Amino acid sequence: MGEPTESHGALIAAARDAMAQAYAPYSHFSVGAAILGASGRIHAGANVENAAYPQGQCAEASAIGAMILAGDRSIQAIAVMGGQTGDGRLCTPCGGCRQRLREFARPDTPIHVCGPEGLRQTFRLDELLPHSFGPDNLDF
Ligand SMILES: O=c1ccn([C@H]2C[C@H](O)[C@@H](CO)O2)c(=O)[nH]1
Ligand SMILES: [Zn+2]
Repeated sequence: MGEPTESHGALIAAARDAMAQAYAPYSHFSVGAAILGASGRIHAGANVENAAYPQGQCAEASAIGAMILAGDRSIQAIAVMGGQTGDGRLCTPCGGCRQRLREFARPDTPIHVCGPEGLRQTFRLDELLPHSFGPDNLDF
């Protein structure tokens, strides 16, 4: 986990293609996300904003929707890409998306945070969302 490009290359390329399709006329902040599913397939999504601002959807949520529609039910890894080349700020998933990812990922699932130029930093899900509440909390 964490080595640049080689093992994550296809995932990062898919996040870059998705970022190019983003609908972000209000924030002008395009984001792409690409999930590696258990099947080995990649499911991508982009942010989709709305004139009624709170109704906008994050790229990660769009990618999860694509994953579910395709029949995958677990996230092996995800790449999220946003921001500008040369800007070191990390486009980490928002709080709501951390919880959305939690539903389908494991504590050690890698989250590759990228800029247009490529990988910036890799986190484990449990670094971004410690002490999380998940499906296992509902097992009685
Ligand atoms: O990880 C992130 C962070 C932000 N956004 C979107 C939401 C909104 O459309 C825009 C600015 O917040 O970026 C994402 O899709 N994913
Ligand atoms: Zn989000």
